Amino acid sequence: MRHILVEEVSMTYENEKKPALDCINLDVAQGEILSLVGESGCGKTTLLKIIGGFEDPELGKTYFHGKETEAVKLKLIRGHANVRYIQQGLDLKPFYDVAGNIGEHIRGYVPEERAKRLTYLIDLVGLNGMDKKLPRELSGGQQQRVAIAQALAKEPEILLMDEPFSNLDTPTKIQLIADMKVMLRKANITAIMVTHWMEEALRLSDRIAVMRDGKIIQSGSAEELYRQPNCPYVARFFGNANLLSAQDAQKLDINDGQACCIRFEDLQWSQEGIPVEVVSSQFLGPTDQYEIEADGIRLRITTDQAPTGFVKVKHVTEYV
Ligand SMILES: Nc1ncnc2c1ncn2[C@@H]1O[C@H](COP(=O)(O)OP(=O)(O)OP(=O)(O)O)[C@@H](O)[C@H]1O
Repeated sequence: MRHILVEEVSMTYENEKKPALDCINLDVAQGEILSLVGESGCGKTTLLKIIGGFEDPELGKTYFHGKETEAVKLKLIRGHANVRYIQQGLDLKPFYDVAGNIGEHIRGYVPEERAKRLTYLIDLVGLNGMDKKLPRELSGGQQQRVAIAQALAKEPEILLMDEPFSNLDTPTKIQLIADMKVMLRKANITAIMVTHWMEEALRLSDRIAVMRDGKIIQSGSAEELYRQPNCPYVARFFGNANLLSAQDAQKLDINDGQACCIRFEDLQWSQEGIPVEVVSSQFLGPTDQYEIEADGIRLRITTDQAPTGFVKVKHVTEYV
């Protein structure tokens, strides 16, 4: 069932010429986890703020369960009920400890249940033993975990997250994303996350919407976007893309001379094929990554094989 609908939403900030959002259409199903990705300034946060009821669109409407949401300008308090928003920049109370900061968001429980829920949330975000610490005694990543626990404390119907994992080290981030996914599923929470990090989007979300210049230019499952990007901008977001112009493709005799993308793992060392020179190499654990040059064109290849001086293209990703 459709939970959130964004219909033809446009918005230009005061004194700005260019719209921050330009006719956005988006729907998110009940319990779906959607990631918004795109280069800095493309409008991700603005869209999240409009969905969360912190900004009004200039044009267009938003709906929850088919009901139009109330305009921000008509409300005393910004933000829609049942929507929690984890913002960039944290909003922790400096004189409350971790337990206090999280606990004040747990409402509607009898004291015993409340204490249990507090312990559960502290445990969930990996802050055991830190419940008596004040925000200034925590690292940036630990503060971020408090903010996540606060947002989950109220069991929201919709969770909006703006770069929620940005201050965390990779192992903590991966663990928290896995826990978060289980929790969102269990509570059937509909979630939208803004992120710059594609791996975060891949790990957490069911669907990814790619934004550029205030528009959603493609949305789909991670696999759809990976296998069938509609342009180089989308292909590039996964990081491992050799983007070939039509001129490059003609030079290397690839894809009938049409512009395309070749994923790093879709190039293979071979005994014959395109002659290349290795420019540099990096150890990546299970594979190595080589920067190579073929007829003046720089490419990258990730492989566990040793270089041979020639590469073969295993698969070409065409733009749909
Ligand atoms: N309060 C504001 N007043 C004027 N312009 C704004 C304001 N907030 C954002 N903008 C502009 O609107 C556009 C979209 O901004 P937004 O913050 O939504 O982008 P974003 O994709 O979330 O960026 P980032 O990834 O850097 O956080 C940008 O050009 C930005 O400069």
